Amino acid sequence: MTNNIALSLVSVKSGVGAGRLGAELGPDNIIQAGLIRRLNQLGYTNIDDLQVSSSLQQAASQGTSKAKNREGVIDVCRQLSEQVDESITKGNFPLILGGDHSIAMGSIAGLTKHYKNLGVIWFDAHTDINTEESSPTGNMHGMPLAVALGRAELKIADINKDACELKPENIVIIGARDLDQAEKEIIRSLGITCFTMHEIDRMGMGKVMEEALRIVQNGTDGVHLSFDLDSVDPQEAPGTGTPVPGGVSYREAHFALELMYESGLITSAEFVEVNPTLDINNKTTRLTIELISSLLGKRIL
Ligand SMILES: NC(=[NH2+])NCCC[C@H](N)C(=O)O
Ligand SMILES: [Mn+2]
Ligand SMILES: [Mn+2]
Repeated sequence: MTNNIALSLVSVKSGVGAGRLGAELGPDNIIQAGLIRRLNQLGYTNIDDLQVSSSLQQAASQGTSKAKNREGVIDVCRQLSEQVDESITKGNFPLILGGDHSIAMGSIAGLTKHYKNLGVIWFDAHTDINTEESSPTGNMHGMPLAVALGRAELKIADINKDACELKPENIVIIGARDLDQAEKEIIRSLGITCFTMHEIDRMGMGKVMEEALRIVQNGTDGVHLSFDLDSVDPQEAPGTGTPVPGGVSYREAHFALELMYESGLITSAEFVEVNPTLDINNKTTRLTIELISSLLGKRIL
């Protein structure tokens, strides 16, 4: 099996947006565990291997401001935004490996230079929509959606001047189960669709994805998947910095990604928050490779 989709695989080796380091080791670990071989097996033979890294190697807990390690996060996101911009210009599919979730600001900054009505599917135990003011931690991996929506002090245009803000109606969050009070208020006031674990239990993942894909398809010119590994239950994905019990099951995660592949709507993706220093037997790294495979067309039969 071969296909003519060229991938830009962007390794973003940065953990400076998280409270503890380790996510910067995610990309190398995922590649070492055989990602490229797997992509080749799926028929992707044209793969650009790109790197973004941070010279700042300190956890956000070392910072002091309301947005800890702000300059370090901006530096990484600017580099990433350029890589994504070039990838789209070449006609490639950007596949981004994090890194902590603050890197999504860089992905979205690069993507929205091209897609002026970008849809986003955001898998996460959290909603990452805190502002510098509302954040209880100051960790910037809790802020990317607020930045992308123009709600934070840091603007998406500070990362890429040609970027544009996301529209609330084009965003769907799935798997949330740990929100700060201010996040609940901003999600309600902006009317963002959020399928929490409650809705997944009630409706089933199939129905949730059907609705989600309908929403992100409506009036958009591209759809980005931002997949935080902590959306998956910690039993399956223990190697992540901010685990929360009661998450998406192994099959629910795969089913969601299989449906995304079938839909043909996804135009870029990132997999973030794999922290190998916290992992057990490389379980989370191996899961990430499996999940990427489902997104890119792996079928059971
Ligand atoms: N991408 C993540 N893992 N984010 C966790 C955010 C946790 C918490 N809401 C905070 O703002 O600090
Ligand atoms: Mn997140
Ligand atoms: Mn999270």
